[in-house]
Amino acid sequence: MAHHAPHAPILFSFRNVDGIVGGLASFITKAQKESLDKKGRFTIALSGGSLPKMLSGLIGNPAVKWDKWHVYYADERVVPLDHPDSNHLACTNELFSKVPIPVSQIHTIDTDLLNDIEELCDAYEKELIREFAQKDAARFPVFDLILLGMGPDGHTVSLFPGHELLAEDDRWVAYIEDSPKPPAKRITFTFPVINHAARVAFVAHGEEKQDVLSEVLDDPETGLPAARVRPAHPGQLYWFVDDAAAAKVKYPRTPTKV
Ligand SMILES: O=C(O)[C@H](O)[C@@H](O)[C@H](O)[C@H](O)COP(=O)(O)O
Repeated sequence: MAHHAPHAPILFSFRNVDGIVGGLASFITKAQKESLDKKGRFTIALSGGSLPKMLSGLIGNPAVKWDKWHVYYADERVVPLDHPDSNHLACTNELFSKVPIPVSQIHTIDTDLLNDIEELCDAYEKELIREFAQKDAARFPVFDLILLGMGPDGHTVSLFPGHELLAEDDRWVAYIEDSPKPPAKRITFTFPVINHAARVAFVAHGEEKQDVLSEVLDDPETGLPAARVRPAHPGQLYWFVDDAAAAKVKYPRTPTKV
């Protein structure tokens, strides 16, 4: 299926985290504009870790049409929304409390279902089906943008090295009860969802990502979860990293504007 071959990833490396924040803000703004011009809404999926903090360059930016944003979580911990482990809490603290996204357009897990992870996972999948299924008869949803982080072990969302969920090719949202990193219970987008997005952007910084970043970009065939993120044509994968994380990477950088 050569015509479905993914585009090569685009690697942007910035001098420091401020550079990432600025570059990411212009990238997201442009992605949003393209989506709004095409269909009047912008569907974005966020994750946890340090990612929510990296979105600060969007705050107060008049180009961002917050009322057109429809926000989902690429992964979420199965905890109350005000729990310190909640990705929603992190996103609220760093972004949603500072910008006017209508609450009804921020799609959280249903915390009435915290005691039944299977139901909670199904319910979240249904939220995605409501957003996407009627509009295009696509087998998998096409997010305008999915933003991801990567752990030092090469995991992304809650897809961990060697875990059976790496092979999930049917569900849109899956649950995991044995995450090697606490908390153990999470829900996560599956690879088919990630790899059908129009754009996927990883954000990674710091020295502790040097080895894993070079493995993912220079030796993707080792199959780390982050290396399995390869959006199908016409989707495109981007990496926003700092020079510290990229220090061992041989893969070519795309020049960034200064
Ligand atoms: O428990 C987890 O699974 C982590 O929170 C993880 O998802 C995180 O996003 C990455 O480890 C990258 O995190 P940083 O961007 O903060 O390094």
